[in-house]
Amino acid sequence: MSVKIVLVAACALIDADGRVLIAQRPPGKPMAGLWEFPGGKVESGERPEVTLIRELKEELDISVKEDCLAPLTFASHAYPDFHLLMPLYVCRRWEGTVTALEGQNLTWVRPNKLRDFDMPPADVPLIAHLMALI
Ligand SMILES: Nc1nc2c([nH]c(=O)n2[C@@H]2O[C@H](COP(=O)(O)OP(=O)(O)OP(=O)(O)O)[C@@H](O)[C@H]2O)c(=O)[nH]1
Repeated sequence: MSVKIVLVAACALIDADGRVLIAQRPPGKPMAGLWEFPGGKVESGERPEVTLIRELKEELDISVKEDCLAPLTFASHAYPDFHLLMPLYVCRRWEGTVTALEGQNLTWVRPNKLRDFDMPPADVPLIAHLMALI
């Protein structure tokens, strides 16, 4: 049986206090209400770093340089209708002020508090990696 692999690039923005930005999926989308890392689907022919630079501008109005995106780990998770492959980058430097351009709730959280937020199942194993990093 074949499975559809969906490639999504995600980014943990980390502020000077070691807190990570998470965003709440707006109502109407699949998995609405869950907190996730900013990012989105990698379009055909696109490099994941370019996806992230594009998505961070669209979603948060910040400019990120490619060399400020460091790969941390990835999620590989079987959802009922697709398999998610999601590289997670970390970024500590950006230009501009983080602004919710898509009406999403945003919050800055210490990695050891991420478990207090409902996240997509694919994201849960990523928390330990962020705790180890920070
Ligand atoms: N950005 C992001 N997506 C995640 C995370 N965890 C996770 O399971 N996903 C899933 O990866 C996919 C991301 O796609 P997206 O945000 O671009 O897509 P979407 O559902 O808004 O769909 P659309 O862009 O086709 O409207 C969704 O299925 C989303 O639920 C995460 O931490 N960040």
